[in-house]
Amino acid sequence: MDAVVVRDLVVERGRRGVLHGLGFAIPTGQLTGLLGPSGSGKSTLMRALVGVQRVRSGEVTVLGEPAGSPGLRRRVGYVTQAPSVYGDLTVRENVRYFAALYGRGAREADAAVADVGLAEAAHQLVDDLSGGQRGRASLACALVGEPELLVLDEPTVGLDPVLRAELWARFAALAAAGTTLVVSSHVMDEARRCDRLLLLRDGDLLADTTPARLRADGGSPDLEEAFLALVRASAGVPA
Ligand SMILES: Nc1ncnc2c1ncn2[C@@H]1O[C@H](COP(=O)(O)OP(=O)(O)OP(=O)(O)O)[C@@H](O)[C@H]1O
Repeated sequence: MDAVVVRDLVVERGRRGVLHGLGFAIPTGQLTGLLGPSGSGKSTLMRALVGVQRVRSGEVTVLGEPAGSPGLRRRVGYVTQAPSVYGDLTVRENVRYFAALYGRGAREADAAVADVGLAEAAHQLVDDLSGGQRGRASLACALVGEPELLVLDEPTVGLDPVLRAELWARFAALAAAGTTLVVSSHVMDEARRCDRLLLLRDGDLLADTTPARLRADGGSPDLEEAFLALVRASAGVPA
């Protein structure tokens, strides 16, 4: 079954067209990377998936219901680029608070803190954390609810390569266990960790592909090069 179905999605922001009629479906348990340059519409598309974006036309169906339906609140986790955690609580207190909202216990909360690599900072106030740590605390608050669909807007920004790799391994494990993940990034290197790639450019879907197919179609083992080749081809520029 498809966890997400998007049909002819058109979004305007500030009277400008931002998404120009996107369509795709994401099967349950897939780790999908949403990639594209800054301003290509990744965050806007994610907002539409979680139902917080006014759409001009088209349909977004999530877990069988229209995006944003009240019944989806506990089934969909969303982490924005702006960490949404309480600065005057510790990491552990934040995650335990969100755990309680989802009917989960302290054990699950502590596991989520460990999953994002913050076990040693669990007793620190969120206000005293680095930007990258704060982002991970926010991610732990979303993970603890064990949502069926996780929508993560650039979760690895500002993280060192080791943590980045650990988080992607965690995402892959979640997908293998049946969670559907949509993860945005503008770092093409992260694309190789995804089952499926949606490449956005200027509000259009430039390609709906996989890392292997992108390498083949773009004629390069390097995903960034392959992506650039596709961009050039779509613009009619010779390689
Ligand atoms: N509140 C807003 N009002 C008007 N236009 C907006 C608003 N937010 C975003 N936009 C425009 O919509 C387009 C898509 O923005 P969006 O944030 O979805 O891109 P993005 O791919 O997520 O970029 P980034 O990687 O920099 O986060 C951009 O041209 C941006 O200027």
